[in-house]
Amino acid sequence: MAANTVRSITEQEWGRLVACAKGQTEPDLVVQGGTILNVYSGELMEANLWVVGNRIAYLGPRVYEGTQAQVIDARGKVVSPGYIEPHAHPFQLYNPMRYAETILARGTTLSVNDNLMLVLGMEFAQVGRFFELMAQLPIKMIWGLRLDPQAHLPEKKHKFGHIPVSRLLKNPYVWQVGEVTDWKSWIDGDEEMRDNALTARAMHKRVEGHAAGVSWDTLNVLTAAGVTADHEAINAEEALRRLRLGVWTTLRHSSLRPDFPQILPELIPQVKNWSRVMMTTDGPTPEYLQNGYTDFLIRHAIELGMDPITAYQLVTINPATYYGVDAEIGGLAPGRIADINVLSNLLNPTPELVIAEGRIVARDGELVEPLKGPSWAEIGMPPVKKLGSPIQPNWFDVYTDGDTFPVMRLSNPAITRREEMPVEKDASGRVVGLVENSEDLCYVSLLQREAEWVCNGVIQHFATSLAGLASSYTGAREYLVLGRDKKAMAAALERVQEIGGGIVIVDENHNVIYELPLIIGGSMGDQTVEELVKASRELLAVLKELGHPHYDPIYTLLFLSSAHLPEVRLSSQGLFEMKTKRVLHPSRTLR
Ligand SMILES: Nc1ncnc2[nH]cnc12
Repeated sequence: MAANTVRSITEQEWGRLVACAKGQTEPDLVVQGGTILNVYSGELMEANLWVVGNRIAYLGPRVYEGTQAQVIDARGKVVSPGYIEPHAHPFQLYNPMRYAETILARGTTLSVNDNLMLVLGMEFAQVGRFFELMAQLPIKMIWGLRLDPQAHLPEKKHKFGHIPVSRLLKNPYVWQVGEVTDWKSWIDGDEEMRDNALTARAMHKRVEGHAAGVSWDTLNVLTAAGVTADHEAINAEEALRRLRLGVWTTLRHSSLRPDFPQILPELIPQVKNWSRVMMTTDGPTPEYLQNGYTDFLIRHAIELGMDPITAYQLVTINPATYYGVDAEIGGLAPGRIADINVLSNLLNPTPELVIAEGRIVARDGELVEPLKGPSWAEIGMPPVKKLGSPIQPNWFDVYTDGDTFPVMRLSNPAITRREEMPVEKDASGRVVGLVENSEDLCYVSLLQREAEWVCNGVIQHFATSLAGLASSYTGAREYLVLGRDKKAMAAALERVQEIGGGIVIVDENHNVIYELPLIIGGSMGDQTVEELVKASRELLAVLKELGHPHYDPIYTLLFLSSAHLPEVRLSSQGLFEMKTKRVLHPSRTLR
């Protein structure tokens, strides 16, 4: 069975490579006079690099004196391997192409990506085709396959079944399964999850965990079940627990969880072996990307006291070794793919020059030419469609049989707590006055894209004076609609459909006060990351005006229907309690 590979090599390429290594033929490109960051030996060494095609042929003192090669004068510079992001979610408003161009310009030459939004939005044959098309880019876009929809959506579970996953696992650009967010179902015997994880393992692929807050004993079970890496440690103790149990430990500093200051100062003096540690940005929202990407992680880790060479190893040779491809990438040595960053000095990891696959792709943070990727029309994630009939404000009504209702209290951008609130109802069982008589409650509904069902709830601490917000950007890939005024909620959703998908906020007169089109399946934008930085800042500013108390509303919109987080979530079945896996309040059929 096929293990992970990066790029295949033909006989002819091999012949050119070996001839150049022997000094018999000319290289295509030379990086001369620089200080090589040798991630294998952990040293800085004066040496030259010769590149033929997309691979390094020679590392050493040999000085190039020919005339044909492109020579990069690296005197006074540090030359490092391209950076590797081992765990990415390339769809936080941006799409995987925009993500790729942004991070490549900052020296990340390989990213291992989540496929969740793609699987939810496409047929599985299209997903494989998309992986093939993305593989044509100079940045290597590699994929992990989810084993569950990360939401309580039984009607979508087949997309994560054994047939699609085992077929996609044969794709050479798929290196792992996971992150396994519904690990409880896996260890409790979900057969498809078990079979998929075992198939991945038999193919020498990795199984990534998502073991947020788990105890030593539960981590034992997950490790026994086959988890090979995890990025959910939020303090030094949790990181050490993973290391001690043989789990590769990916340290995270993301927009939602900027954890390095909590983890690193305590962890650094305690770790004696860094060879099984990696670092991740974990799918940051657009603003984060302004400060860099993996280069920012290296810089921040060094600022917090990590040895600089170790910081680079954590994002180069370590992830390459973890994924079993260290003979191909992760360091500067003969035979390796020529993914090379030229840095002004070791303490400045943002490259002056990025070489990917043996060619210069970026200078001073800008790509030398745009990446030529697939068009979204070709891939087939069309904009959202308008419903055949008008949106009804009463779709957002909340009905109950009981005297209390499980309100979702938003305690930070991602976590909700269950708050049973007493309610009054009219003769039909419709809750009346609960939202209207309270300052900080909003209606919240998850509406199926064809309006076949709706899950109605009430949320606290989202906003105090929001009339209506609608978003086609949700973890469930349905519509999320929030607000205190049901007619305004319907108007916001109407507008989302008019613009082909996105996020819209309207005021009490139904005037649009914020609008962000996301036309790729309604889940991702085709805008540049810079445009999305502006748009996401504006979203936060508009919501703050409306009394939103938190700092990352993009993640809130994404996660309100994601069942991997405490405590209550919206789902196709109804309000779902993560811990007990119980539906607290059922959804309604609309047609
Ligand atoms: N579990 C997750 N799913 C989607 N996007 C994410 N970003 C960070 N964690 C994520």
